[in-house]
Amino acid sequence: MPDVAKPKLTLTRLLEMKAAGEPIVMVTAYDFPGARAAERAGVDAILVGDSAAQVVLGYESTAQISVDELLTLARAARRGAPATFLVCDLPFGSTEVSDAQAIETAVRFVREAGADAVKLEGGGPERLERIRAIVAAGVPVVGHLGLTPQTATMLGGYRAQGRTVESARRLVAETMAVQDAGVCALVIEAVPTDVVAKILPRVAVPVIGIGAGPADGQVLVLHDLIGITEGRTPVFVKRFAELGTAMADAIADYSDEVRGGRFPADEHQYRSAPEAVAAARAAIEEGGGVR
Ligand SMILES: Nc1nc(=O)c2c([nH]1)NC[C@@H]1CN(c3ccc(C(=O)N[C@@H](CCC(=O)O)C(=O)O)cc3)CN21
Ligand SMILES: CC(C)C(=O)C(=O)O
Ligand SMILES: [Mg+2]
Repeated sequence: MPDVAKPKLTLTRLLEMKAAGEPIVMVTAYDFPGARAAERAGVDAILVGDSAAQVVLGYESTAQISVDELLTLARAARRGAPATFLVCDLPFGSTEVSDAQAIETAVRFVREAGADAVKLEGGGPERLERIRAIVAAGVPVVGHLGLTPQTATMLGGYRAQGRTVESARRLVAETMAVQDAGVCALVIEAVPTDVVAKILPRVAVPVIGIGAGPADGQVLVLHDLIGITEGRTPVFVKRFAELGTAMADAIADYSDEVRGGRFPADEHQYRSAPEAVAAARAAIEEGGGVR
């Protein structure tokens, strides 16, 4: 398993990987151990996604997480993965008001969490203005099209996109538009593979897919791939482990051992010098333990 010694991804390298057909591996992480595991596994990039709202904080929607909440998680992820390209989602409401607000938020993720890039959902006219503003301020922006969870209500819920003529046309137009606006990479979420395949050769920047077929790279939510997510997960999720079950089993075993008097065992207990034990007994006999 690779550990350190892997050079951090650069924007130039990102383009080279696309040109060479080398798949870009991205995974989400939201804390120190998760990011450390991702860095040790040698992923190309980590995304501190606002999916943390649901998989870490238990909110109903990704739109509910605040900048301060995501920043705390991003800082922990950065401490766990100091040498990996780190992308942070810009939470809903933290870029909508003005270009100035969007720049301030993006700069906070860079300065306070050490983000290498930020990710912004959508490709409408106002989104393009924000992308240009943030890039002009010197912060690389990753675009995000297709299913954009922050505004999923407008899309009719968490549903795949690009499945109708109108939706496929819009996706192509928005892809070209965010590229023109200056994104360094693009996440496309929940779009039929054949529609994405038509777009791939037309974009210069790497397309990182999630539920979008074999694109220039893939991103997956960590909790989904390690099998911690409860209930139904999207069709594009593959569970590479069942850590949710492993976690529940471990806690159940611990409970059983406490209740059965098997934990703590000898090796989990401190032993003191015999003189200290004798001194404690003497002190108690002298009434030292009673006040
Ligand atoms: N744990 C987790 N993993 C994710 O990948 C993820 C989240 N949460 N939360 C935010 C979004 C929502 N995601 C989703 C959710 C469902 C579909 C999906 O395939 N929906 C069905 C329709 C379901 C319905 O109509 O209720 C579809 O066929 O489009 C896609 C992406 C992806 N994102
Ligand atoms: C699923 C990815 C693309 C994301 O935006 C997130 O995890 O928040
Ligand atoms: Mg997100």
